[in-house]
Amino acid sequence: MKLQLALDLVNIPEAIELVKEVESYIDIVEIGTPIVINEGLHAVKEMKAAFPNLTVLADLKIMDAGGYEIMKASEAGADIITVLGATDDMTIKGSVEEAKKQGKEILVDMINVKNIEQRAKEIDALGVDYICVHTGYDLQAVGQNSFEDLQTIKRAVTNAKTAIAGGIKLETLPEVIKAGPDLIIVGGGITTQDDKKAVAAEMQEMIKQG
Ligand SMILES: O=C(CO)[C@H](O)[C@H](O)COP(=O)(O)O
Repeated sequence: MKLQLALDLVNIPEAIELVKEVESYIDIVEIGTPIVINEGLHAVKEMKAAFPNLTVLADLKIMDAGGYEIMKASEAGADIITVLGATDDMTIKGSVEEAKKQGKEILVDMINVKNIEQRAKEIDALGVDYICVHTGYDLQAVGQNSFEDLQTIKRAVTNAKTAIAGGIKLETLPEVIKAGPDLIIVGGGITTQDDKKAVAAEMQEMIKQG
């Protein structure tokens, strides 16, 4: 089980400062969609330059032109790039093909997919690296989470690694760990805390203990 830190509501210098604090406790750093929208792929490039040994995920949430977008994110230094599960198979196939060519990985974000079980099986057959259940900010705000969906993809997926994102905090981490995803993605659960380092360290320890 790995821990990914999601950075969303910060600019590039703030993102780099934040990672300096928690670098030893995380496996992957995510340049979130809002940062990519605000700053472009340049943010991925700067993060990779600052932390060459850290795996960098670019949360592009690709919906079309998969091959091209994957190529551009790869050029910027991303190791893992996200594609939306709600898109068509052609986009996912194009993304997987380009990622393999570039030696990169694809994480499919299942945000807003209605039939999670069936779509997860279809996507699993396309050779993606991760399938991730995700409750975005707008649905977190009305009390939703993806804990049940995680159980569903754990049953449905046989090839890809599984991941979960969306509002995970120290208090809810034990329930997530119990379900055994390969990757746990935490944003605000770390970034909004006063002592980010202590929280990230505690999360890493809980994950290690399984
Ligand atoms: O992709 C995202 C929003 O679309 C976030 O990066 C993801 O939800 C993790 O952040 P948080 O733990 O704060 O929900």
